[in-house]
Amino acid sequence: MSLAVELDHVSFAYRPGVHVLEDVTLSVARGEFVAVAGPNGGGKTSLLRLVLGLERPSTGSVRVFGEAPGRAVRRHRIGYLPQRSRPSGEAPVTVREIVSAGRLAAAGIWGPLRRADREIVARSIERVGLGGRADAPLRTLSGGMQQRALIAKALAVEPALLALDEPTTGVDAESQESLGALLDELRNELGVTILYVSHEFGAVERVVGRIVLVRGGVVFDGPPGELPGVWHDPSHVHA
Ligand SMILES: Nc1ncnc2c1ncn2[C@@H]1O[C@H](COP(=O)(O)OP(=O)(O)OP(=O)(O)O)[C@@H](O)[C@H]1O
Repeated sequence: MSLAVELDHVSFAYRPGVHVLEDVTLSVARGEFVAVAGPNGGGKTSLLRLVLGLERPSTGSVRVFGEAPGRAVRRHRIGYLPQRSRPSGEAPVTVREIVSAGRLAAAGIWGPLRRADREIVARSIERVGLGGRADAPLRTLSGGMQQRALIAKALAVEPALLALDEPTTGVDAESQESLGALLDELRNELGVTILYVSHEFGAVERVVGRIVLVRGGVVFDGPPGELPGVWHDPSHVHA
């Protein structure tokens, strides 16, 4: 079984008869890095929620690593970075504490973390390049570094699939570039499958193998180099 994600003729509606996605068929192989892009309201987040088992298709089926999405989530095959998941600026929580919270959830214990879990936490923090800032309060870090801390939290469950929803919101251009490089590294070194959902994909255009454009359905699916010029036009993408 080499597929990470399979959507087979999936349609989805929040209200009966009002389809947000229609007849989406999509396969993502293990180890692929896919940008899911498209205009606001096009259905990107809905597609991700179907993959995460947070919504059910009205018709068609969704499988993640060959099983029902909810089961894949429970078995910690998926690390998820939700949209606008910026940590509260007030809470004096450190990088290590927030990443430990991710590991606690995966380990299914109330704490304290066992030694092996603490090592996974430390490794996840190293992975995202925050080794020197592990005990820094999150609020003292830049937006880009906070985003890295949240990626480390998602990595602490040792996921096979990492799903990120609009991860560059509030992150400066330079940090966006290094986020792309970090994700590329995770894919190459850990073999993690990555679904990167964003209305814009400039930060990852050079490292993703494939862009899927979603606008009520899949309107383009291919390598960035084959993307029709019109989709590079921001006014079109934001329409
Ligand atoms: N909980 C909900 N109930 C009803 N309609 C919803 C709900 N969530 C989203 N929608 C509608 O579904 C459509 C697709 O939304 P979705 O969030 O999936 O798109 P998106 O491409 O991720 O857009 P954005 O970039 O704005 O998040 C939109 O028309 C939106 O208004």
